[in-house]
Amino acid sequence: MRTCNILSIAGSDPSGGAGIQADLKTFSALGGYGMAVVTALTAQSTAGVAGVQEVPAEFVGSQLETLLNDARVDAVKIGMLANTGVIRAVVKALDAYELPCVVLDPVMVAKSGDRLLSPDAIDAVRTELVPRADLITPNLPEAAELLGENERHDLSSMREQAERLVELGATRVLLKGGHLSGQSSTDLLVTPDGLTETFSAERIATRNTHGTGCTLSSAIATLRPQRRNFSEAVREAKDYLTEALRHADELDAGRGKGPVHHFHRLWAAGERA
Ligand SMILES: Nc1ncnc2c1ncn2[C@@H]1O[C@H](COP(=O)(O)OP(=O)(O)OP(=O)(O)O)[C@@H](O)[C@H]1O
Ligand SMILES: Cc1ncc(COP(=O)(O)O)c(N)n1
Repeated sequence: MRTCNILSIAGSDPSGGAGIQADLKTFSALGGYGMAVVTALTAQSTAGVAGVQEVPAEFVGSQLETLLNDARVDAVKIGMLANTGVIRAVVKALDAYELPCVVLDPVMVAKSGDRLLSPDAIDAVRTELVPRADLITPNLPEAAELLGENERHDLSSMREQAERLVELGATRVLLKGGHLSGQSSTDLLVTPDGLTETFSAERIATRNTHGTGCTLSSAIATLRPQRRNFSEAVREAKDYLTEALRHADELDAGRGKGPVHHFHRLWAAGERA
């Protein structure tokens, strides 16, 4: 099978834990060829975000146009978009190039609490991006924000919120339960035909969870073209992420919430610990 080209449209995280750096590591680890269009530079470490320099929307558009006039893309992962102008540039490219397999991680706030999306851009995410994605992967606060509702922390309310996100126009929703408590970390996949699938994994006891959402959405984007359906891709992506979390404490990338470990040499060799 030919290697799939996976495009990340996201912000840069110099600490390597989240954003395009995490996305590119994930693409490679899972057998994809990674490409990246940068939407924003962050000054960031495991301790948090010290500053954000947004890339002008026209230049995001220019990066996309230059790349997409040349390269075939098999799947797209969208992460930090910063503002409405950048969202519109991305929407224009999604439509013009009819990009396949769009996985949208609607990044709003970093684990450190710093904002990565301007509050006035949430409406554009909801109305312009969500309906264009094949899968959206909100965490609990992002789902609540998109719906204009309170955050819910139990599985049955999560299911209801995921269903309302489908009513909002999302083709599929993977509502992530990383912010729940308990022994397992459970995500729900809801599709337009009303089917709900539960993906549960052991909750790893670590403070090093920086970039879990970026890693999961990138793994799904990489695996979907290589698998029969989203369900298979999500299952394997979650396994990959759980292994990356299991090995996170082996890294020494800073003193705050550290990154997950893209353990790709062993993973690629099929030698999971
Ligand atoms: N401690 C943990 N152990 C196992 N899985 C976890 C843990 N924390 C999060 N996850 C899983 O990581 C994925 C991302 O979930 P989470 O809800 O943390 O997303 P997120 O908040 O968007 O992540 P990010 O902070 O990177 O944006 C989900 O599959 C979730 O179940
Ligand atoms: C550039 C960029 N994109 C996404 C995240 C979210 O990741 P996290 O919530 O783990 O901080 C981040 N911190 N930085």
